[in-house]
Amino acid sequence: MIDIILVLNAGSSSIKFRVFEVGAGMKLAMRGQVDGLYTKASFRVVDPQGEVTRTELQPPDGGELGHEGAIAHIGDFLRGHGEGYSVVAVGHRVVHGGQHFTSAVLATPAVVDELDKLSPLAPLHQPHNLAPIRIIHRRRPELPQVACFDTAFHRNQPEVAQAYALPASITDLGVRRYGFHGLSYEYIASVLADYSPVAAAGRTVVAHLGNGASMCAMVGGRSVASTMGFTAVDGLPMGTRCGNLDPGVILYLIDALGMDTRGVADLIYRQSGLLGVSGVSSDMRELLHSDDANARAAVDLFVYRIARELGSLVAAMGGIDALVFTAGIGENASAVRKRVASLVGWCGLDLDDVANEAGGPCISKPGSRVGGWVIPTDEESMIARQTMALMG
Ligand SMILES: Nc1ncnc2c1ncn2[C@@H]1O[C@H](COP(=O)(O)OP(=O)(O)O)[C@@H](O)[C@H]1O
Ligand SMILES: CC(=O)OP(=O)(O)O
Ligand SMILES: [Mg+2]
Repeated sequence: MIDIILVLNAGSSSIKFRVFEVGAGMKLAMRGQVDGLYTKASFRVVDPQGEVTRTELQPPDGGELGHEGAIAHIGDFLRGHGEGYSVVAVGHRVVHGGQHFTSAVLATPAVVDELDKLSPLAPLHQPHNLAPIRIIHRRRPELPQVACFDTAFHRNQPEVAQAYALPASITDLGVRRYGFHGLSYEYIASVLADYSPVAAAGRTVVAHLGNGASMCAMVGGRSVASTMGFTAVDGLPMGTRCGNLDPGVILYLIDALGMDTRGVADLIYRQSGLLGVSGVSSDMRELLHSDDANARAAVDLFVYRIARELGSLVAAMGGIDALVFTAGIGENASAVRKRVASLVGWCGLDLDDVANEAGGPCISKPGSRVGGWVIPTDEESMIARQTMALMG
């Protein structure tokens, strides 16, 4: 039997998994993902022979597969392909660690109950991060499971970067900016020097543009500011999330339109962002291929807001040496990168169009004052590393 660590990463539109062989180093044995959970679901797996299998997973009723359907599919797949493997630990991405979880922890049932209290702060993620932990607890109570947090990387930001201008009595309850996508940012920080020693040592903005999207300002590889706040609905517009919103809008929705909290939550988490503005799709691929005017407006707003937030993060760092694009959109959508670069040229980024079309990794011209990069993120490797470190 080969000892393996299983890694699960439930995002808002995808669930990714990896199987790592433990032993001399961490050998990747298998990886796969279900994506398009709420659009067009498909399963993709790369097996030990390096073969790629792709299956459409649309339910027969034409509805959405959702997280539960995806987890069931991955569970069935792993049971069917796991002979010869002995799972020794499972590492999970858990989006919200709140005030008290500042690094990876053993996810005991008591810890999971504690983390579940944060579910209202990350409704698109936390319940789906915790459900598989509980299922595995029931089946294999002795199996160590590790929770790795999206918030942990940001917890050492300067106090001013974490604070809201609220009374101390509220701040003390933990109402502060947490920032998310920390596993992605920590991974990028860990490989940045391989691409650019200047970016690794200097002032770098990393734009994690996926179905969830945020940006992080890093100085010397440490997070100093991020666009997401108390929850992952803040900052940039996303697939279905609105991003920054005047809190007065929420009061208006409740007082003038008579919406309740459930309706408001549904609006800001599930009906807004690219989907809400376009009325077409939450999926950037579809929007880029559409000639619908509203689809164009959604992409325009996405790009504009990235540029605005970049200005804010550059101010937080007092300058910028490099801009890194990552995640589904950041890694794949050269058109989005080009449009962002054209809006932020003022900061000294001179885009190399040919390199950008080719996907990088370096996408800035040789003489550019600010380096431009495309670096594939790898949250699952980060989860595996943190799980191994905790397991000793
Ligand atoms: N080739 C591509 N061109 C444009 N957008 C892409 C491409 N591939 C993936 N995307 C977009 O990436 C997003 C999903 O990003 P991903 O990081 O996988 O999501 P999640 O946040 O669920 O982890 C979707 O909006 C998808 O349309
Ligand atoms: C925190 C977050 O938004 O994650 P994802 O991009 O995976 O939805
Ligand atoms: Mg993601």
